[in-house]
Parts: sequence; structure tokens; C-alpha cells
Amino acid sequence: MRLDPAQCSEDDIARMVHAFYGRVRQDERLGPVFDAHIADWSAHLAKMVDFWSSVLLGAGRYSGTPMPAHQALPELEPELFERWLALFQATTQAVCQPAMKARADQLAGRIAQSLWLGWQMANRPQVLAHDLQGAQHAG
Ligand code: HEM
Repeated sequence: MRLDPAQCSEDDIARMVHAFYGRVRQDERLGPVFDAHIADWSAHLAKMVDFWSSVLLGAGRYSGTPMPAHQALPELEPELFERWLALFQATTQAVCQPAMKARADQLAGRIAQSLWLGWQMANRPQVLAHDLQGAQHAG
């Protein structure tokens, strides 16, 4: 489902992205992770506006590859994703209309799950293999 511009404009997306990364940078756990990997914040923010415009409005300006970018971050762990999502949801609550908030939160949750699974496949394949065996034994 794509939002229409009355529910979510390019300006709304820019406001959401800038507000979110403002919070991220001040967070004691997430801030240092981003600062260790991002040299040019204005380029990162422009890329993230393009990303969210593509997924919320179908704007099609983003052509990056989030999975390898996150698989290469050694620090990732479930608590960081939970913190990321909590900050994201607090941001959308503060700055987005309800339809935009609902869709953005849903997409963020799905993408976070997929990035975490992909991270484990790249960095902890033995743990995943163990989980699968357990699932088989459990029928
Ligand atoms: C623990 C949670 C997360 C952390 C610590 C994190 C951190 C980062 C960092 C450091 C980068 C820059 C990588 C680089 O340029 O080398 C990045 C890029 C990016 N992140 Fe995340 N991220 C998280 C979750 C998410 C989620 C849930 C989404 C989507 C909803 C997302 C979307 C993106 C996108 C689209 C890029 C740009 C990738 C590219 O095309 O270069 N991230 N992230």
C-alpha cells in the first residue's frame, strides 16, 4: 500500500527522517554506532529521505542495498534494533499523521526483522543452523 501525497508529502518525509536521526545521534547506544560509520551526515540524511520516499510514495529515487550495508556492521544486536524501532515509533508519533505513522512503523518493523535475519545469516550462520535443527526436532 502506497500513501497518497495528502497523507504523506515529501516534506513530511524529510521532517520525519531529520527528526529521527536527530534522536538517534543523541541516543547513548545508537549514536556512537552511527557516528563510527557515517562520515557525511548530510549525504546520509539525503539518502534516507530518498529511501523513505521510495518505500512510502514509490518515488523510486533510492537504489542502494541496505542488506550488505548492515551485514557489515559488527555491532548489531537485537537490543539495538529494539532501540532503533522505539525511537522510530516515538518520532512518527510526534511528527506524522496517523496513516503515515501506521505505514512507516509497519515497514520499519518488517525491514528491521529482515535486516536482523540477514545479519545473522552473514555473521552467525552456526546459530541459525542450531535454531533450525531445534525447530525440526520440535516437529
Ligand atoms: C540497529 C538498527 C540499525 C542500525 C544501528 C543502523 C545503522 C546504519 C548505518 C551505520 C548505516 C550506514 C552504513 C554505511 O554507509 O556504511 C545505515 C544505512 C542504512 N540504513 Fe540502517 N541501521 C539500523 C536499522 C535500519 C532499519 C530498521 C532500516 C530500515 C527501515 C535501515 C535503513 C537503512 C538504509 C536504507 C541505509 C542506507 C544503505 C545504503 O544504501 O547505503 N536501517 N544504517
